Amino acid sequence: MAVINENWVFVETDLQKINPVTYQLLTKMKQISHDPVVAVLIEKSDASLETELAEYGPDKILLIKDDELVDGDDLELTDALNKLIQKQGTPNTFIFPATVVGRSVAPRLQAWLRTGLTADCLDLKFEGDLLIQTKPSYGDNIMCEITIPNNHPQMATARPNVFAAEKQTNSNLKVEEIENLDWEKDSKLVIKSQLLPPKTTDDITQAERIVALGRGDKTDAGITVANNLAKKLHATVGVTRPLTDLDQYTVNEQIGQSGQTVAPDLLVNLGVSGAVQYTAGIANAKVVVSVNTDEHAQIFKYSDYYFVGNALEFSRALEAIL
Ligand SMILES: Cc1cc2nc3c(=O)[nH]c(=O)nc-3n(C[C@H](O)[C@H](O)[C@H](O)COP(=O)(O)OP(=O)(O)OC[C@H]3O[C@@H](n4cnc5c(N)ncnc54)[C@H](O)[C@@H]3O)c2cc1C
Repeated sequence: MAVINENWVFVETDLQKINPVTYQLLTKMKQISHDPVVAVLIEKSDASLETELAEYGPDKILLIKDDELVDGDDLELTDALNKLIQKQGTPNTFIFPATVVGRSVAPRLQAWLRTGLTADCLDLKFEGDLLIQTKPSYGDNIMCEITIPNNHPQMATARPNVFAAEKQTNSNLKVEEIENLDWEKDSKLVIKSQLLPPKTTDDITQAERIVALGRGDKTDAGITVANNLAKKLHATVGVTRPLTDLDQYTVNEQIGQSGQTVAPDLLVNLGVSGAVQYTAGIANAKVVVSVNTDEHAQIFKYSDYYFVGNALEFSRALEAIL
């Protein structure tokens, strides 16, 4: 099938709200793409999410208004996207968020289309029409550039918060409504209702301020004082992987390659060494303050301000003056 000079972004919606990661992917694709960036939006017939989407500057929105597909399962979504490509042509690239939905739909579609997919990219750029997809490899110790030179679409997933979203206007935006996709129903699975998961913790991916605890602050006193400091700073507590051994922390609070990618205005690192698997998750933090007893700690290279010394003493002193 002929390749069309378009770069597509899948719009993830959760209970009829656009997931912010979509805006991040659109912004990135607009920054790097010389061809039109196309958002693929599935919504209810009475919705108008395209108005919000337009604020992030796509060149085109492929709009599928379908009351059933909007609640479709992963197989149904995959089939519908496959049919969409059969109808419209094969885009040069097709980018998905590395979310639960994106991680399920993108590889299924990739298999149908017999193309390539790079999961969990940390960066994307073009060389001509070739998408250069950067992701950590070999135990996350090196960054690899992966390309899919002979197949289309070139597919990739990228994690939330790896790219920053920026609003932009595009007076040339076209909205094209797609009708009669004729996607196949999945008779094996019936979704009866959908609910957002109850929030058991502050969502660290959306936090504006984070106090992050590393192994250097992993004592009862260190954790208590860090939590008090976080309260005073109106911050969410995050951790490095060693802290997830403790009952109170899970992958939801873990920052880094196998945890969450964060983008706070302020990040305070307490006793964090700055391993590449951790720093992969903090690239978009705006102001980074780090405390470590080792004056050569890697984390200082990623920090705007640093203090060589004891994290517990630093936290106590800072908490006292706030
Ligand atoms: C495939 C893979 C995926 C991974 N994913 C992640 C991930 O998502 N997130 C993650 O965090 N890790 C991840 N890791 C683990 C990662 O490699 C590091 O082991 C981890 O980040 C180290 O955590 P840390 O900085 O808390 O501990 P350490 O590396 O042990 O560092 C502790 C630091 O505290 C300092 N220190 C000691 N005492 C004090 C004190 N009293 N006051 C101040 N400073 C002190 C030390 O100088 C040291 O720099 C992953 C590893 C692999 C192989």
